[in-house]
Amino acid sequence: MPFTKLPIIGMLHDLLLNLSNIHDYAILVLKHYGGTLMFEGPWFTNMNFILTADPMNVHHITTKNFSNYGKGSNFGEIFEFFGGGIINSDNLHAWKQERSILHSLFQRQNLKIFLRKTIQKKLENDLIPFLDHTSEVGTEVDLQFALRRFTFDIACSCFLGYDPHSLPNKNTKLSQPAYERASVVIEESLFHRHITPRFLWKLQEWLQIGQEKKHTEAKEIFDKFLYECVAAKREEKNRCNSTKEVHESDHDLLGVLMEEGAQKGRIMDNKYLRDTAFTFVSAGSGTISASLSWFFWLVSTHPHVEAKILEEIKDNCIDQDGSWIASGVEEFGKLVYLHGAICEALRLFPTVPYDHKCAIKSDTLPSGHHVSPNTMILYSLYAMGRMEQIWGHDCMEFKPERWISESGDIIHVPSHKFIAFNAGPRSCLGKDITFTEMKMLAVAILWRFQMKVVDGHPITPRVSVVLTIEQGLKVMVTKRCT
Ligand code: HEM
Repeated sequence: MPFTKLPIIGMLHDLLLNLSNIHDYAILVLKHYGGTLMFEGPWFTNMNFILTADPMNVHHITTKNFSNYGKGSNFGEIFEFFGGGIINSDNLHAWKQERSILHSLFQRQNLKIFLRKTIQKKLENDLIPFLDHTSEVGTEVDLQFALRRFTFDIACSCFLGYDPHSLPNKNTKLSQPAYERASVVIEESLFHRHITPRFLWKLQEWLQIGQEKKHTEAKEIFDKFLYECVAAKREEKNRCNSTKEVHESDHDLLGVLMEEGAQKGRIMDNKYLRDTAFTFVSAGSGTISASLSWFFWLVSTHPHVEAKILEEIKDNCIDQDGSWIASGVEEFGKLVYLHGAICEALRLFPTVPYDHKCAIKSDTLPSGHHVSPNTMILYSLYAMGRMEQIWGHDCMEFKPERWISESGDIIHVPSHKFIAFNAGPRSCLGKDITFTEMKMLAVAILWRFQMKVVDGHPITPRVSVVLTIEQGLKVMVTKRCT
């Protein structure tokens, strides 16, 4: 399907006409142009970019010629709420330093143990009782909404050291705190800024109207929440230091960063702590809940996959007398089929559906396309997960088996092909955490409950920076007889 190019407005017309279905439309367009094309926006907007789903191009810009591709000046403006957080960092030297600090923190055993304990506790105290209650009252529930609350609570507990308890243990008490709602508005604004010419959203920002007005209000609410968390953590740290008390919450990200700063004589000011904490809460909550929602939808609509996952849980996590073997890293390592099913969900529904890079010097892509300095290259992670050239003729099918070798091990697919977590030096820092959290939830929920999507409930991807299910995941929950 070719783009029509009109005078003055360029190809924007087609893009806007297909906005509601943009991800699948991009697949058709990319197929037509052999995987890569030059998009030309209106002449007055500087909206020209290269769109690609060619894995060799993606390998080139994310890895082989990494130093030539930054975030570009637009990125920092659009994502200004991330402040100096790593996602916004566009100075190679500063980014490398920050990445190495954060990477080493995430490798620490005590942070990993703290994360697993926090998830386990919240599962036992909130999510399982919540689903129990839902099944007892027999009402439908939006599982995506509940999972978003759950992952938000986990992210705040692990990164801010504060549990907002936005997921209650009874679904009749389900509410949405103001700062959680604010985080959704911020996500919407990020998308709005991507598809609106810069001068227009800047004007809206200046006049404080439309989405930009909502954005400013949401920013104030969320900032207040973040700075309160930072202040509370400082107070707690000072109290513990003076009494020499060791607190379990010392293992949350804010606590660890403050400790690290104190040991290395590095100043961790409130702004740095706020920016880093926000980056992790934002990168590590909505993404996981969206992935889990797609995963549960796919599993509930593929009963043979569900049966195999249950069989695997029974063989590896349940004792002969029917009680749980403590499900730790070792048991999870054996859940190969579940791992394949999670990879499949992330392949078909990568929760960050697009990514982009901006060229510093001129270059030529492996596809032969010329890149001038400052050219934006947009790659569709969504289209890459559905390409026959990478995944074969059955690329549209949900088949966990494709991830398992004949000897029963996980097949490694290079990250420029399985792109959900991005590729190269700037790939996602939270990939391991994501798999841990998704596996813990999948095992705990699938073993105890059966989900049935409410008849006629539409399942379509939302057009946003995070690929959620447009109208949520409405399900009926029943307890399994295990
Ligand atoms: C399903 C879950 C997730 C997906 C699909 C995902 C995907 C991604 C992608 C595509 C990027 C590259 C973004 C860019 O180029 O700007 C990224 C970066 C990043 N992710 Fe994730 N992510 C997930 C979960 C997490 C979690 C749980 C955390 C935190 C614990 C996290 C932390 C980060 C950070 C800090 C970066 C920036 C890395 C850098 O710039 O060096 N992500 N993620």
